[in-house]
Amino acid sequence: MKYISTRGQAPALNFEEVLLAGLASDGGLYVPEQLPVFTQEEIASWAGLSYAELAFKIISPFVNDCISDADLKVMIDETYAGFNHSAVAPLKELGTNEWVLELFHGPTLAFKDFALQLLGRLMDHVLEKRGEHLVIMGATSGDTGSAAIEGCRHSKHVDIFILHPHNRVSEVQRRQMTTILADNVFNISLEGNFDDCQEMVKASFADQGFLKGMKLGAVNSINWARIMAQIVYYFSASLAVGGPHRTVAFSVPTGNFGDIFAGYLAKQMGLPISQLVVATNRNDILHRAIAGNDMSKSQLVHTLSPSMDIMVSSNFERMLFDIYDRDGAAISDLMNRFRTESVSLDPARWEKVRELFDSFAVDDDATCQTIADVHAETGYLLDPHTAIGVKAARECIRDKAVPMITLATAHPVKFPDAVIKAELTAPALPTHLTDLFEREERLTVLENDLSAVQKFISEHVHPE
Ligand SMILES: N[C@@H](CCOP(=O)(O)O)C(=O)O
Repeated sequence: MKYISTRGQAPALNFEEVLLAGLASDGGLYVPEQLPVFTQEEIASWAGLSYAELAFKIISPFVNDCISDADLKVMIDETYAGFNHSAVAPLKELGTNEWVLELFHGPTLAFKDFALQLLGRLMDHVLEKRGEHLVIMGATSGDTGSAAIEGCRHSKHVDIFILHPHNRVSEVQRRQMTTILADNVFNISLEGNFDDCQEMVKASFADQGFLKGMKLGAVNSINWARIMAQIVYYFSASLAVGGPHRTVAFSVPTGNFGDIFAGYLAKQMGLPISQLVVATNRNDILHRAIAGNDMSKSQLVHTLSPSMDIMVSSNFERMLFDIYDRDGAAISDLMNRFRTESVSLDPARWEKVRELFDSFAVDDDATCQTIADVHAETGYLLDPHTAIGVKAARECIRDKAVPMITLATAHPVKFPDAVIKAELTAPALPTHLTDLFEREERLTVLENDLSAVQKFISEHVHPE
């Protein structure tokens, strides 16, 4: 399997190279040259497999011959053995044909663990084999950071620098990152917003001179391996409700468009998905782009669902690459214009986007109302991001006979403010985090300045 850049100017890479490369050298994102497509019979034959066995079926064609099947199996088994639920990604029924897919049973209580627990192992395996060291830069609006740190903290081949927006993540999210005191873990609290953090990561890929020859890697969903691992739970959820002989719909709370893009790929790979709902908060550029062909950036606002406080959604580019018939030059032009101006797609292309996705934006009041309503109806406590997904699902559902599955992206314990605003009691921290508020924190606050960040990294990195 080869991977190509959405901007058409970077060399095609194999899986191992793409895993370590992160962003493509032309500023684009890597995607598989061709997707594996599974028949309905093949998918049906996977019913009854464990989550790890299913993950192996779906992931192995992407890894191809870069990693042996035996090694890949071990890494996948270890990854999902570390989850705190026997089903790994269990479904909970809220009502008739209304489900939530709990993706928060990993170590950091968010869906990011599904990919980042595996990514850490894959990177370590490949770096060990190559005898190489990687400097990782990641941007987080709250959840990616702790999951990436958790995935890399034990690696002797990696130094990891995570940038989060100062005072713009929940306290639990911040402490999950800053209380990991490993020598190779660095938390930068940036006096800016998530887009500033993400832009610094991308700019650092474009000019890696500050690393004096060391290699830069990515843990955000710009790294293809993140998306790859997230495809699996769409299959597992579908199989659990009678797929593939029954179509399913998904509602996905999303900021960087990575999780919903994984659902889009699952559909391209043969999974019968009749509807994909993009659920956003007040930072609603994705909703405006899908519903109104308006890709204009507005002021990023801080919400009760901070993980989705994103205006520049990286993975939208991967989807647009398909919409523009994989024309790298067209995407390069579009994305360059998007940096400085409002853009819209040509009408025929936008029509294709509208056929693929529905969308809905939910403000903080409606988020809290949904948390309260669902709790009153079912006794089930949603986190604010999942509440946005459920609300969007209820607003956008096309066919009530089709199971609608909302991705429960994080555990409510990470967002007590939203739960309290919904006039409910915030849940207690799980056992492995009970002393989180007593633990020592380590972080560095830096001004919103690329050279200050790069200087900090070059001074703290452990040379090979
Ligand atoms: N929502 C994310 C932001 C980064 O997105 P990613 O999927 O590209 O890592 C977060 O919580 O950090």
